[in-house]
Amino acid sequence: MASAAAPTTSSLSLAARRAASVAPAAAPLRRGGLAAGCQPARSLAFAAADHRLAVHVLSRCCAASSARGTRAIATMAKKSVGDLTAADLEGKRVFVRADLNYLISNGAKVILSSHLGRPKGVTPKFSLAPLVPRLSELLGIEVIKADDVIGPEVEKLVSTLPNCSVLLLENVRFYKEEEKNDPEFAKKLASLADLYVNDAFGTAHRAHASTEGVTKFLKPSVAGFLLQKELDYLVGAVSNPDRPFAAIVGGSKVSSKIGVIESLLEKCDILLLGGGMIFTFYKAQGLSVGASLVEEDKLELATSLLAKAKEKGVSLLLPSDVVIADKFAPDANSKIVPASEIPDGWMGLDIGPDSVASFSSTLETTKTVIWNGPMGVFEFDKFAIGTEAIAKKLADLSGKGVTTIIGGGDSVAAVEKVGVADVMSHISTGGGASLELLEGKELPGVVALDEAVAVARSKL
Ligand SMILES: Nc1ncnc2c1ncn2[C@@H]1O[C@H](COP(=O)(O)OP(=O)(O)OP(=O)(O)O)[C@@H](O)[C@H]1O
Ligand SMILES: O=C(O)[C@H](O)COP(=O)(O)O
Repeated sequence: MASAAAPTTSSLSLAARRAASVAPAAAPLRRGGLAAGCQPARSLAFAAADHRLAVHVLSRCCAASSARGTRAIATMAKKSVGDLTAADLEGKRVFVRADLNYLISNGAKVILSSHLGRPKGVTPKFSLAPLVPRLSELLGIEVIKADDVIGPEVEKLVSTLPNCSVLLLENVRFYKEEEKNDPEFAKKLASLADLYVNDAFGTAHRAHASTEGVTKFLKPSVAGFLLQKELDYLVGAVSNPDRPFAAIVGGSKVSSKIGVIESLLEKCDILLLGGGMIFTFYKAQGLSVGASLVEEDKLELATSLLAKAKEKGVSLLLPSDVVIADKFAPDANSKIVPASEIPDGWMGLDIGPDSVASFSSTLETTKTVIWNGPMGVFEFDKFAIGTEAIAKKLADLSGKGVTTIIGGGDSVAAVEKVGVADVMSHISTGGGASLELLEGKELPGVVALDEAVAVARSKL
């Protein structure tokens, strides 16, 4: 075993200062660059000397940590839109909250209210107006568009709506009161309708006026079909899986996945780790990791997670080989080395072929698999091979009856890139929301909905 090399330490704040001049060239990524409003206040130490790698990870870190909270275990049995009969619905004004961020790129379903982006006030480029033609085409009816979210004009449009019609409100985040969950604003939104359907899973981790506030004023408040499916898989199938149950966790940093790993260690039989976080585990085991991403302050945590896996009888596999690069760039020179032989100055950006083979044969033994986080820097083709191979393996297993769940964000992007999204059992439409569910947290947009048990009782 190679001895641990002293890391070349650079701080995130230094990296961020340097990023100002290199960010565009350094980040040809799906959501690259620093997220607006993300201040490089933390100074976690990296082994990575390459500032482009540091910028890349900082941008991921800001995105991942924006929605963290300390909430308890999710509850599941929510009254569903399917519990509502024609008698409940005919002629009723139904306030539907959807998440168009996902729908926009994947072809929309019916929506009355949604947000798009993170506008500060009325911002024309975030208007929902461009959705109307496509939405009308998909629904086979002419969708009516309101230029506002609340107010007399909207009320007038609502009052003249015939049965079986759709009115699309303007971007609900044009009002700052939305994200503040302002009760007066929620009341005004609710006054437009008779009942509420929440189908915005991607926003269910936000306690906003249109996701949580309105439920105080609208009865019933129920889960849409998409939201229900997300809960069925990300909570139901994960809590009560067909075994063996494997979890694959990747992504950039162990710190952003601690909750997910700890929660999954309670439930799974096999845990496969990939992505940038593996180097913190290697280093914790005394291996040299060169210029790879390492969270120095998480070495003890990595050791304790390994111990916890052992204690729980979970078979935890780290990649045996890695693809290393001489810089964080799509055209970097690369080579495949055993995990224990990463030279100084080189950084691991993907799992290697031996790891793909051993992960694949392990996955062959499973009946349920959940995947969260890519195996490497899949945004660069050269380092996407491990991620794509795992995506293909899961597609193959889906065909053999294994339940395959893809937990949102970049893993979904990777599966879509490979073109196998359709064959997976479940592809989550939420990044932050799916992560929080997998961490075992309650989502405020879900908690606020009526309990299914009340329906069952009322039907007796
Ligand atoms: N070896 C590595 N070094 C540095 N970054 C890596 C490495 N492997 C993967 N990444 C990066 O990790 C990022 C994804 O991590 P993240 O934890 O955000 O995944 P996710 O949970 O699927 O996505 P999201 O946060 O959007 O839900 C990708 O941008 C990828 O480039
Ligand atoms: O894109 C998403 O993850 C959802 O639409 C939630 O968006 P938000 O992070 O801006 O609340």
